[in-house]
Amino acid sequence: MAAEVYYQAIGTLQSHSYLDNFNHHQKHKSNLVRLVTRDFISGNGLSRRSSSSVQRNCAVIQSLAFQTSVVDPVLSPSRSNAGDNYKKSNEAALILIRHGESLWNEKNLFTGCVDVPLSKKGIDEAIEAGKRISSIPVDVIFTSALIRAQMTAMLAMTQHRHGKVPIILHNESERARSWSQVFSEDTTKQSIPVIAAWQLNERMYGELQGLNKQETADRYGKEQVHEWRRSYDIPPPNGESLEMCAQRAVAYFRDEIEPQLLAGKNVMISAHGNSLRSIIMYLDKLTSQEVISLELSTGIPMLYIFKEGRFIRRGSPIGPSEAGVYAYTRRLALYKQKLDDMFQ
Ligand SMILES: O=C(O)[C@H](O)COP(=O)(O)O
Repeated sequence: MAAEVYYQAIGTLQSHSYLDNFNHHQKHKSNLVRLVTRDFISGNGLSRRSSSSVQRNCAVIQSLAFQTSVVDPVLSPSRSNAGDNYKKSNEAALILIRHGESLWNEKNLFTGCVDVPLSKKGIDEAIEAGKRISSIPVDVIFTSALIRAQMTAMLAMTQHRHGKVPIILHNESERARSWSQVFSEDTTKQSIPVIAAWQLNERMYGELQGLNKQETADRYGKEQVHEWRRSYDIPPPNGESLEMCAQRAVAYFRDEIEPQLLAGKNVMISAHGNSLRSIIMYLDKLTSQEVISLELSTGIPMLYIFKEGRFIRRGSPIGPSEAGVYAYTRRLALYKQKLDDMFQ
């Protein structure tokens, strides 16, 4: 299947994303996205089954779109002119950010899945990170289910120049979904959906959670603790190895995040040292040996460009106006220019 046909099919499916809040439609749509993606990857062209399925389902989605007067915040990407031009290229920005320092990072404790907030320094780091990415487009945000990643995403977004409001989607029950709906299309356009997923959580650190890292090294030996912390397939006692963490985090990335990028949406992921290490391992095709030395600092955003099915590592935007970051693609430069013009 030609890339163009693929992008068109995915784009059509994704453009009705406000129906995602209705469980059955979302499931339907995810299945279609998977079907079309499989055809694309196999290189055999859009199969008859996918093609008629896409057409039939687009018609159904279209008619539902007209029937409903309710506007949901999981919306199609921002509809500003700058955003529209940017997205037509089928190029998308992917920002990865490890949360700012937490109160347990400050105390040097193993944290894992314990839900601990940011420290004062972590709050400053998140705000600083937001300044660094304030001119890079963001249409949808994924965070883990843990407060330190959510605080980081929210604080970073307070600095974004587009001035949109990040809104956490509540899909935990039908009532939560229905009670958190937004009924104004204009307001919705001014918001960014934030999707929280447990699959992006920090690795479960097992019996090390709550222990001091230095004291643990003194007790079990530096090498043993380094193996627990950095090896690919050796889990800490009763916890997850990086490999186990990758099984859920990378699967989520492929199933839920990649389709958004393929549809041209710019994505930010706010997550954790190890869930992000596993995703970077996938993006950069690192071996299990290479990933051992991959260290992520708290609160430093990393930028990738997704183009024609490839992830191109752009590095980390160093300052709020670092020229090199925007020079990398014409589209990013264009987006920044539009913001500059708007806020002159
Ligand atoms: O969970 C933790 O303790 C940290 O967030 C990550 O810890 P690590 O650097 O030991 O993997």
